[in-house]
Amino acid sequence: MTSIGYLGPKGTFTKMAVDSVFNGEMKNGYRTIPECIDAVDKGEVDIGVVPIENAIEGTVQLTIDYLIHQVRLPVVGEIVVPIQQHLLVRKEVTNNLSDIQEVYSHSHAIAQCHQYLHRHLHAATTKHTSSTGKAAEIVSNSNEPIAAIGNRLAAEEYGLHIFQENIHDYPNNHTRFLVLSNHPEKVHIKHKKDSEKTTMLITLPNDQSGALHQILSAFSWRKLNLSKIESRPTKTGLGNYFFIIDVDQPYDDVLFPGVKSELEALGCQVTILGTYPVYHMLQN
Ligand SMILES: O=C(O)C(=O)C[C@]1(C(=O)O)C=C[C@@H](O)C=C1
Repeated sequence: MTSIGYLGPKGTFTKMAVDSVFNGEMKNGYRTIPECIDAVDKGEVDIGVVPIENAIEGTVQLTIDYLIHQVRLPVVGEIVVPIQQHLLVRKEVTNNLSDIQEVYSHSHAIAQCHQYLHRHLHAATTKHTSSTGKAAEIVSNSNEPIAAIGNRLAAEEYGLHIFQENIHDYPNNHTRFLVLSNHPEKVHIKHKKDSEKTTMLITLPNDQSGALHQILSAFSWRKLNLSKIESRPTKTGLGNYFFIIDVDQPYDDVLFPGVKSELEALGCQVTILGTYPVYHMLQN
């Protein structure tokens, strides 16, 4: 049976992403993103699902850095999940916000609710956890007046009460999750025909004027639409960066090899991290 690793424990957004696409497979929650990626690399599970980008807080840098510097795995799919953050408390602690002394959650979830925390829970200390599911677990096991930020699934899984719904600071909150696997034949993602992407990793030869402009023009004159461009340090010294570029279409045998050889002629290193379908989960 196909097995799937995800950022656990139960009740995380990553688990929601997994459940929206896969059913019937064996699912294993891992404590951290690197542990989940390692499990795919070692063959402990066939597929891994990890968060990569949130509409409010931006890139999940742990994921991108671990995938580039530590364990390179093919990206075989993407799942986009609507994110609603709720303030969760134990059923007995339902009276007053000012009683809450600590708020637990994943750093990305806390960042998505900064304004709410600033306005309504100014006196409470924020505590980072490895996931929103873990935060809900901590709150459910505690006798203290503390709260977690997480989703409805976490409230159900840990028997918590939703004290305040939708506390994220901006509407239209979504997170993208990457599906990683060395066995693409085991991954079946339903998606619309035009919903496919290609992710490329590009390293510039050295700091030279106009280099980024030359890179971008290799895509633009071929009318390849880019949906994301991100720079991350190569970790070899100040000012040395990779570019991670998402192109809004699947890899083909004409345009992409053309881009690759044009960039290589400029002295860039080009790696295709994956070409894959994108599934959009509907709001429930
Ligand atoms: O903690 C979770 O529930 C996760 O799945 C992680 C994560 C993230 O890393 O961005 C996923 C979605 C939300 O944006 C908040 C947290």
